[in-house]
Amino acid sequence: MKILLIGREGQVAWELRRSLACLGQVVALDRRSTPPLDLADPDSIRTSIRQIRPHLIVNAAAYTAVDKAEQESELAFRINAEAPGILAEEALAVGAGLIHYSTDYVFPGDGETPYREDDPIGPQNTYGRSKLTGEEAIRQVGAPHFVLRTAWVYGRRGQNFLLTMLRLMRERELVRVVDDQYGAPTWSRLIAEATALLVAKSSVKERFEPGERQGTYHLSCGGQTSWYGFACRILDYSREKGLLPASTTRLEPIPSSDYPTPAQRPKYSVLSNEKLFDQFGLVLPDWDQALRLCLDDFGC
Ligand SMILES: NC(=O)C1=CN([C@@H]2O[C@H](COP(=O)(O)OP(=O)(O)OC[C@H]3O[C@@H](n4cnc5c(N)ncnc54)[C@H](OP(=O)(O)O)[C@@H]3O)[C@@H](O)[C@H]2O)C=CC1
Ligand SMILES: Cc1cn([C@H]2C[C@H](O)[C@@H](COP(=O)(O)OP(=O)(O)O[C@H]3O[C@@H](C)C(=O)[C@@H](O)[C@H]3O)O2)c(=O)[nH]c1=O
Ligand SMILES: [Mg+2]
Repeated sequence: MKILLIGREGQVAWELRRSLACLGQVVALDRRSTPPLDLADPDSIRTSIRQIRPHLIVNAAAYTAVDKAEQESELAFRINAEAPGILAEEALAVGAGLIHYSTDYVFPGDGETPYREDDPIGPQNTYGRSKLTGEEAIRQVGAPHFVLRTAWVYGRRGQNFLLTMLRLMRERELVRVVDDQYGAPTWSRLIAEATALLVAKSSVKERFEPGERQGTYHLSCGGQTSWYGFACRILDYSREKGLLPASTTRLEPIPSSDYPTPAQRPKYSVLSNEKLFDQFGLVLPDWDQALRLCLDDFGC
């Protein structure tokens, strides 16, 4: 099976390069590769796909700067809303399947129980709106697909809350973190490994055939916490593992109103992962167990 992976250095793309390797030939392209693939440029998308002619396209690239998207909404929409539709069209043209990632930020955040795939959406910011439009474009085109909504992604590479907190905890005596937004932090490696399992369970030799199981799935770690709760565990586990000195920093819980940002974020965006378990028997560990596993990896 020939898999075109879009993205090379992003948090999820980096992990996918390894996780997908057993499933076939992985061609990973980004804006700097040969051929280059720039999601903001429809011609580069179409040219690369027609040249590679993959059996499966996995799109792990996106415009992910949530606050900056409020200023750069046109670019965010080109990458997150228009490009996925073009990917789906090209997938259909070359007979390929498409796996694409979306976000918990498509939900309004006024719920109190985990959001299911078919719950009403209502993004609170430009990034969320752009990602939702991308999902809808893929469904509209009708190529065999999975849209995998994940949340609060972190890992050892890239820009993420874990690495930001580790830096701030080394630099500052006090780190103030919002305690009124709830979600499920999800380790990038587990997203990649679950994706590989989904591909394996949906492929027959070189063909990606999800059949009736195609569609949208939530794929996040279990449990829930606030950003402050996440930061507390990062501090505890990192000290425990000797990644931070014992006497560094103190954490203070604050309301979102004390941490103003250009983009509004949902107050509650926990995802229900039941559909993934029902259809594929896959379940990711709880977020705090996954955080420990991820930090174990920092030692090497
Ligand atoms: N990060 C998170 O917390 C969450 C992410 N998601 C979704 O998961 C997916 C993976 O996200 P994640 O791994 O965190 O992403 P990252 O922010 O780590 O990386 C984004 C990647 O997209 C690439 N990219 C940006 N613009 C373009 C472009 N115009 N053309 C080609 N590539 C581009 C970047 O490439 P370059 O190196 O060239 O900049 C980078 O490799 C995305 O769909 C995202 O929306 C969902 C929920 C949470
Ligand atoms: C750095 C920092 C952030 N915060 C707050 C701001 C914000 O409400 C929250 C998280 O900040 P971040 O900028 O890391 O998170 P954010 O960019 O909103 O993360 C989101 O990214 C996109 C791509 C997604 O799809 C979402 O699932 C989610 O992971 O923490 C503090 O309270 N104190 C701090 O020192
Ligand atoms: Mg961010």
